[in-house]
Amino acid sequence: MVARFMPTGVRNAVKLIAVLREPIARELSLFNHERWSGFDWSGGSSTCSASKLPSFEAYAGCQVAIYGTLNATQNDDDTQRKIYQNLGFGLWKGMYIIHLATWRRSFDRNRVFVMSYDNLKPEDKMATDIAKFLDLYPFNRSVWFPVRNDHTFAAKQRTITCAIRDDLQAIFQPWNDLLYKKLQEDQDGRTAPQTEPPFPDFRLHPCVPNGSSSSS
Ligand SMILES: Nc1ncnc2c1ncn2[C@@H]1O[C@H](COP(=O)(O)OS(=O)(=O)O)[C@@H](OP(=O)(O)O)[C@H]1O
Repeated sequence: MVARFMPTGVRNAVKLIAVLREPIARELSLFNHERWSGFDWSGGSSTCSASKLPSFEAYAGCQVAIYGTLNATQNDDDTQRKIYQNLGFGLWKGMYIIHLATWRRSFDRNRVFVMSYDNLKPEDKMATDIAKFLDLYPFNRSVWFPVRNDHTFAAKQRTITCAIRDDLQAIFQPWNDLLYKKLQEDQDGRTAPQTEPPFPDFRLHPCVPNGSSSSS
């Protein structure tokens, strides 16, 4: 969609950075943002409402239950449509292999730098790799990636139970595996940007014993 509105010259010159966050952490962040704003802008199933349900466990549990009815065992167009139609941005947004494929249809892979959110820190070597990708090297580390949009508020949920973590992990793992495989193929085939390092596996999202998740 973005690409459609770009003149060809711009589209061929643009450089993009995709920062992929471990999908459960992303889902928790989305949940908190929706609670903070009081608006369920992720769409999809109106029954899984972040602003109305009492906890992340209730919100994500609702999505897990719907996902279980979809028989989403393959990564094909029908499956992707089914997930989006039933869950909106919930869960679906964390299935990064789907979105990467969409971006690839519009942009050369060597113009899309794919990195892990865990490597956002300015002291990380990744910052140098990105600066080189953007032809901005050397750069000033003090202005690199300021924290934005963290919305610290009293009801922000920080921890999740191991039960919901495990349910979500079971859903995301096959999608993560497809992502790792594709990104490795890009490295092997040298289609990724020259300075893009191998993508690390996501760290398993931490959890607390059931019944003890908490807000800040
Ligand atoms: N520089 C930097 N480093 C690490 N983390 C950062 C950084 N900037 C923003 N953040 C965290 O990103 C979350 C907000 O993401 P978005 O800006 O995409 O929010 S939004 O969904 O578009 O509203 C939000 O995460 P949560 O606090 O977990 O919700 C921010 O804290």
